[in-house]
Amino acid sequence: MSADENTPVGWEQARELAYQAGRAACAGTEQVPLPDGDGRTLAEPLRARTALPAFPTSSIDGWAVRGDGPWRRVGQVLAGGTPPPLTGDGTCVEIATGAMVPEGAAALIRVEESTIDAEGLVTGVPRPNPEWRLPGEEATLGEELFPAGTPVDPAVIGVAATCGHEFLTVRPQPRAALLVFGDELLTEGSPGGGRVRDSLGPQVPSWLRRSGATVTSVIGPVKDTLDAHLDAIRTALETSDVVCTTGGTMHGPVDHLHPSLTELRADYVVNTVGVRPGFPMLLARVPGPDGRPRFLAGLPGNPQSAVIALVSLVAPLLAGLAGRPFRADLPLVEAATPIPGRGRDTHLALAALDPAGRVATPVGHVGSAMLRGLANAHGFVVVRPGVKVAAGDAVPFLPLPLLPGERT
Ligand SMILES: Nc1nc2c(c(=O)[nH]1)N[C@H]1C(S)=C(S)[C@@H](COP(=O)(O)OP(=O)(O)OC[C@H]3O[C@@H](n4cnc5c(N)ncnc54)[C@H](O)[C@@H]3O)O[C@H]1N2
Ligand code: MOO
Repeated sequence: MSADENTPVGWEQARELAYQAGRAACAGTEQVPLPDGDGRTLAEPLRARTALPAFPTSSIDGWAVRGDGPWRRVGQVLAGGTPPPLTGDGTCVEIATGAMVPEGAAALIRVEESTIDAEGLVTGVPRPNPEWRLPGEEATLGEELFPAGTPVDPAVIGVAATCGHEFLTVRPQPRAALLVFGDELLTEGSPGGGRVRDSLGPQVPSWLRRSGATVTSVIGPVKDTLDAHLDAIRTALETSDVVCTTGGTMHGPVDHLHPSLTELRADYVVNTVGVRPGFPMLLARVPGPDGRPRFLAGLPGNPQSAVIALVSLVAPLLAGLAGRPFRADLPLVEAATPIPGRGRDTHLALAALDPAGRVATPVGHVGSAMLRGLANAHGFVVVRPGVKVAAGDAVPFLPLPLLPGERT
């Protein structure tokens, strides 16, 4: 699909287009050992290799008894063994938590709720609820436990181990590169004399990783010439699925991004978005050598706008490339104060949430060239076109990909 640069795409539609473009390019599977699966995405459903539990399992330390008591002790069953059947009424075996309950046992009695008389006979009353776990209580053999597309987290890894897997079949992790454009950028020292510090090179890779990418290279500042841009983009495309660029999205005298895309025979998935800040953001598809498309995400140069482009276009694209589901609907929170709209554009207003995560208060320092507001916010209140938010209104909230413990 081509996008006409004079008609910005609506913000919600842009997110959806980015996701669908990624989904269509999602391909391949990998087998990884369980501990390496964290953060990856299941490429096929995870099924139970056994019933869970796989055998009747004692939940207590005590006695497995058969028939009426008192019971004569005929053996001991520890976790890890396969016990012989309990064949005689009036007999019992000592049993440990986690041990397989012998066939023929009718009940289990807790050790602290039993007595042993002088002749070694065991008495006690079993609890009314059986104290063992039956095969299949947690899962049946072959049952689908998680569908394809499930993000793998430590608990998913634990479930896979418990039902017999050594490996997970996952999607390849999307590879992203970052190219920073702008001859005015300094990579060290204090800004001044017309030059500013590059604040995107150091932060964008971390946002990319938090959005599910592995970062292959970070290069910049790339010289402000068409040839340098083309060289850098071509090189980055060799080792990545998504090349993110910063700056040069407009049509200023040294903005070479659009001419580079023309040279690369790219087609726009999205070319400018009706959102403020961040309007000139773009996403383009570039034909890959193997027939599978690669992507270029043009993040605007204004630093807050670049991060907005990342959460608006790059995050859904990466979700699609990883084969994950995408939730277009956002959680609703309550606006603490009025928030202005931006006319026909969507306004993404940086806001901090209360500790319960229910009420959003706009933060200060939110100019598109600023980052201080971003560093104090949990995410963005989404003010749809034509909407004016009043205090107390329910508003959609787009969270930043922060880790637990950040912004407490
Ligand atoms: N005639 C118009 N000019 C501009 C418009 C417009 O509609 N008409 N839109 C403005 C908006 S909105 C944005 S956003 C910027 C986007 O411009 P570019 O993507 O082409 O970015 P640059 O011109 O290269 O840089 C813009 C600004 O950001 C600073 N910058 C760039 N990279 C970095 C970095 N890595 N770290 C820190 N700061 C960076 C750069 O120095 C400029 O100040 O265009 C507006 N112009
Ligand atoms: O769209 Mo610009 O990103 O408003 O600063």
